[in-house]
Amino acid sequence: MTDRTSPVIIITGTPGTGKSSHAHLLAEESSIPLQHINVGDFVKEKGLYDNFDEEWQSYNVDEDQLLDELEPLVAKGGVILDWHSCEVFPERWADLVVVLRCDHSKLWERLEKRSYPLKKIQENNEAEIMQVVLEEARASYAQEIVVELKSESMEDMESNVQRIIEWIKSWQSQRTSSS
Ligand SMILES: Nc1ncnc2c1ncn2[C@@H]1O[C@H](COP(=O)(O)OP(=O)(O)OP(=O)(O)O)[C@@H](O)[C@H]1O
Repeated sequence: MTDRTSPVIIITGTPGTGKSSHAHLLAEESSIPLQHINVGDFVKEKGLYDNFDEEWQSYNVDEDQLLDELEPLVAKGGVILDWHSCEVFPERWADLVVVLRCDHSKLWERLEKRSYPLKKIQENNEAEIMQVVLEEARASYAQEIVVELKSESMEDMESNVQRIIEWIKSWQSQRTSSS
């Protein structure tokens, strides 16, 4: 157990499953302050990448630098880490790992709207079908902190966010009663 008084919540999932939308709503509706870190944007802003892969239209992230930059922010707690991958984050960082899931045809439509190259849409779609991110989360963190949530509608998103808010309250009251 860490001495954080506010949790670190990882929201992960295949691109397009709704991580940023969930993280944004959660930060807005939470009664405790939560800093939403969109890790993709953070990487770009701080230049934490080796190069940009034109073929895949994505950045090759310098993970060591990324972890160094995130460490002090995470240490304070009260953070939502929003990224399509989670295994890079040390196990001790995470209090809750939310893996968003979406029906692959809905996901395809969402990615098409972004004008992604076809092979990137295909790759992400296949990853969602093969539940790559979920397996990654399960292999990287204790089973009891990994939660798989459906993100196919606005109703799903609202109920997921309420569920996470309830989880935060319970996490905090456990901390208070055990300190
Ligand atoms: N639960 C949902 N119901 C309906 N639409 C959704 C839902 N979640 C996300 N969307 C829509 O899907 C698109 C992608 O959402 P969002 O940017 O939050 O995904 P993401 O997982 O953060 O993507 P990326 O990894 O590329 O940053 C947006 O247009 C968003 O409005």
